[in-house]
Amino acid sequence: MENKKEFRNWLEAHRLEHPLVIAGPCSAETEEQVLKIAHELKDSDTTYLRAGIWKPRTRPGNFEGVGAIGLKWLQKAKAETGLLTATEVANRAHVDLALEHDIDLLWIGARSTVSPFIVQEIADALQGTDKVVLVKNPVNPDLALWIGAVERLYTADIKNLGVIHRGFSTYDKSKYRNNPEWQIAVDFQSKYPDIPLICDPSHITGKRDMILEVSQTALDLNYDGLMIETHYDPDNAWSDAAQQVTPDSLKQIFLDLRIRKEHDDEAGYQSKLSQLRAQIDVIDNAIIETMGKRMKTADSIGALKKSRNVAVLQSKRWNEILGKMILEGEEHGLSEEFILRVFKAIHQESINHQEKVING
Ligand SMILES: O=C(O)C(=O)C[C@]1(C(=O)O)C=C[C@@H](O)C=C1
Repeated sequence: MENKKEFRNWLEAHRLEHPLVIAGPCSAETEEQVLKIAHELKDSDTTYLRAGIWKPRTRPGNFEGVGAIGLKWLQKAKAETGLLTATEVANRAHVDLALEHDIDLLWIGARSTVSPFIVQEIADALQGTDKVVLVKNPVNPDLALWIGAVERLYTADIKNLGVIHRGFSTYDKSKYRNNPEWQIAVDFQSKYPDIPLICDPSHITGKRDMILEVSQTALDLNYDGLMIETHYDPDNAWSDAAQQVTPDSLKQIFLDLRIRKEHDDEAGYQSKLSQLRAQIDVIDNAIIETMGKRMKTADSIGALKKSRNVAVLQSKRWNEILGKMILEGEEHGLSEEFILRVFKAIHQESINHQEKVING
């Protein structure tokens, strides 16, 4: 699948002067709840009212959604407020019901994106639709799987496509509910710059007080929109209580967010930017040259080890290097996370070089 300018058509047709906003409760709970939230969102930047109708939960025994009756509540909310409607679908039956109730935007959840069988079933059920279909990233950090899901929809002649970045599961504890791994979404954006990219800060953070910060990062990275879970009484929501915000907080978030433009043609800005980019080019070349030198030295170590039949991996030395580099990095304003990532990659490359020499 090639990138195409037309991928943006559905988004541009909205003629928004701000990022696209999809907001609404995690789950539809009652008709009154859906209608009350819709009315409170009516005079916000929201274009699509979202509500989960079928809720895939990690463990059984929790509230699993109200089912098809909720689609009627969404329809009623649309008729009363003019907001378009959005919900998650996870199989053919969901798609058929959502289409029957004229839902405007359907998304495929992270747990479905991991399964090509499910994605294909949904793509077949949606064949040729002009509804908007968004694909959340898979729970595991796998760009190919994410792209593969979009390709299945594209191949089923679904033209109004987009993706939602909701973060990735990790076993390690982190301050996020789902680690953003921004680089994966940035890689998606570089490959398909015209597929609308929406950030879901509610699922990334899992906490309402971090939503502004993560939304700002998304806008700084040129995302096209935000999907934010919104409930008039978040603490008593039937699902995901900690990450929902009130409609008033949502409006405040949009007042606080600084919306960046993609380009600026102003001459002074352009000339300063060119100068700084020239500096970056010089520095990047120096980094590559230094890395090349380091790997040549690793080749020599490999040859030396080969002559004495010594193992490539030297954990004690490696841990010393890491500890030293974390401290040095700190002095240069580099985070421990960054140093670990970079030096683990350097170490792996050094091992690969030595493996070639020692077994060559
Ligand atoms: O010091 C060594 O013995 C090396 O092989 C070099 C090096 C490195 O690249 O820094 C690589 C592998 C070892 O695990 C430790 C360090």
